[in-house]
This record gives sequence, C-alpha cells and structure tokens, in this order.
Amino acid sequence: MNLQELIRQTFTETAETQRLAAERLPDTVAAAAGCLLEALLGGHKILICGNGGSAADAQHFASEMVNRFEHDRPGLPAIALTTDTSTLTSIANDDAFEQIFARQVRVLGQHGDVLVAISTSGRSLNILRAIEAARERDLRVIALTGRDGGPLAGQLTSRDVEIRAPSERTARIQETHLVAIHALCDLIDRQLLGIRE
Ligand SMILES: O=C(CO)[C@@H](O)[C@H](O)[C@H](O)[C@H](O)COP(=O)(O)O
Ligand SMILES: [Zn+2]
Repeated sequence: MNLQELIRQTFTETAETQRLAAERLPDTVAAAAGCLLEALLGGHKILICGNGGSAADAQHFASEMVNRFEHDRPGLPAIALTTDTSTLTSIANDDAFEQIFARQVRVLGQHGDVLVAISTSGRSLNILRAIEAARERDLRVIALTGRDGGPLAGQLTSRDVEIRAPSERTARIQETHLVAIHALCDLIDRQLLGIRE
C-alpha cells in the first residue's frame, strides 16, 4: 500500500469509528454529563486519571473544567491525577506504580466527587486500583474505555457510567474519548449557562 493510501485509510477508519460512536454513545455521554453536573452543582469535584495519551486527555479535560471550554463561565473543580511528578514518582518508588492514582484518590477523593478513569484497554492496573479506591471513598466513576471494556468494565456498578469507544485500536479509541470529552464540556457549558440552541 502506498503512503497516501495508508493515510487515507487512517482518516477513513477514524470517520467510520466516529460514525459508529455517534450511533451508540449519545445515551451514555448524556448520562455521564448528568453525573458530572450533579457532582459539580453539589459542590463536589472531578478527579481524572489515565496513562500515556489518556494522561494527556485527563489534563486536557481538567483544563477545560478549571479554565474554560468555549464560553467564559466560573471555573469548575477538576484535578488531573497525572501531573504532580513528585507525588507520582514517590508513590511509584516507595510503594508501586499501580498505586499512583489510587493513593491520590484515597487522599483527595471525598463522598460526592466523581472519578473519570480513562483506559483504552481497561487493563491498566493503576486504573483498576484507582477504581477500587473510588469505591472505598464512595465516588462515582465515569469510565472511558474501548475494545470489550476489559476487567475495568467488570468493576463498574449501576451508579457508574461507561463510555466505550466502538473500536479495537488504541488510536481510534483515544480519538473517540477526546470527542466524548468535548461533548461533555459542551453539555456542561450549555447546562450551566442556560444555552438552548
Ligand atoms: O497514546 C498512546 C497510543 O496512542 C500510548 O501512549 C498509550 O496511551 C499507552 O500505551 C498507555 O499506557 C495505554 O494504556 P491503556 O489505555 O491501555 O490504559
Ligand atoms: Zn479540547
């Protein structure tokens, strides 16, 4: 396959994944927005975690909450658990890498908060441990997953929401997660600012 054809295929595959997501995900994304709004309006906060590209997504989402998405509005409390290298390295060094998010959830998480857990495979141990910690602290979980949801999907209860990207490929799943995050930001802005159109 020539270079141009390979690139065309990447764009086409992305478009097809997004088309499937548009068909399958509106209900769960709306449920996740409702869960986030309920927490935020109740004075609670959002904790977000993920590895690699999903760590970048966690930070991207937190910045759009704390600062802004498309409209000026009061900042919303959200913390990406991926950013404090002193905390992350000391937990990994003194305890275990799989505890890097769980410990932060146990310390920072309070009843009523929401954990947004992002994993394309649903298999990353530090994400699975973070969800266990969320359970202990009585946080609801919004999981952004892909493939078959992995063991992560089995950890969720009826109070949680899973947004599962309809793809087997990490890159396509991550792209879908970013669209879902932007849809959540849009829904939150509209609800808080009373935007109807
Ligand atoms: O961004 C990418 C691939 O697109 C990678 O950095 C990827 O995020 C990393 O391999 C992660 O460790 C994968 O973790 P997960 O999504 O399976 O939980
Ligand atoms: Zn964005």
